[in-house]
Amino acid sequence: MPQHLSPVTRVPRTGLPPYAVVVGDPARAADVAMLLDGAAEVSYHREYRVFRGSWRGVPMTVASHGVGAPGAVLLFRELADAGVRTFLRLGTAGAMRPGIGDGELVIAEAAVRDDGVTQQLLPPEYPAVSAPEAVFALLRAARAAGVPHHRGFVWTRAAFQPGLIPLNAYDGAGLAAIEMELSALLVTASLRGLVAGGVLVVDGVNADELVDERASFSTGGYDPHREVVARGVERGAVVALEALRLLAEECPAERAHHPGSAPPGRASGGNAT
Ligand SMILES: O=P(O)(O)O[C@H]1O[C@H](CO)[C@@H](O)[C@H]1O
Ligand SMILES: O=c1cc[nH]c(=O)[nH]1
Repeated sequence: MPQHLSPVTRVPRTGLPPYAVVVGDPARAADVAMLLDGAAEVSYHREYRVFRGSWRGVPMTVASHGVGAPGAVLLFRELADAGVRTFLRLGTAGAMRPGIGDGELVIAEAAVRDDGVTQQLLPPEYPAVSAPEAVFALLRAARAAGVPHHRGFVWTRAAFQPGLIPLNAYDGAGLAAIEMELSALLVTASLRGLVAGGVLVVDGVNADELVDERASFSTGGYDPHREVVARGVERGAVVALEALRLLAEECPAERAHHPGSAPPGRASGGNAT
């Protein structure tokens, strides 16, 4: 195996720009990279497609992590090993609160850790919170761009398709949106002393139980393949890149060191070692 490539995602082991937009879909990574100056593909292995380039003078990494938190964590950790210090996830999500419309943005303040992977890494009481500076930068960027946006807590849930267990555990809790990877990113970042946040584009609602009749004026069933969602993703990409630029200008790239910033198995460990 080439020594300069990470074992799972095949990203270079060093030298990636410290500010990163991470997305689920490799095609979306390419779309976001097209907004950059001097964009170049760095690597593409499995669902992990990585680009570098610059946005208004700030060097950026853009990477896809695929669907699902267990696989996404592999990428987040290998990107961090390679030099990424600030992560913003630009994802799609289902709305969970009345008044949040298709194509609108949800800026995540925190996430419920139902991600199916971080439970195996640390106790469930550990919080998944966005870095406050990431939340503020995203809010400022969305406001400056005049993009409709909301803020709130997100339900990161490993199961996309509904099963037998009803999806009503958080009824009345005011959650803003549901998606599949954000809490794993936030926890990974906290453990490594990194900065992370997320901005999500609403693409409907993935389960009938989550369609709120009061919200039916603004969201329908799950359908990410619509113009309204594509436009939202384009706007979200600009908001994420611009928020990273603000962070690069105004904030140090790493959180203060704290006891959790050197987790076990940091660089090479895995379930086989
Ligand atoms: O659009 P992305 O970033 O992939 O995000 C959402 O879309 C996928 C499900 O269709 C999951 O990955 C979910 O988190
Ligand atoms: O997990 C997800 C992602 C996008 N939209 C949804 O409704 N759920």
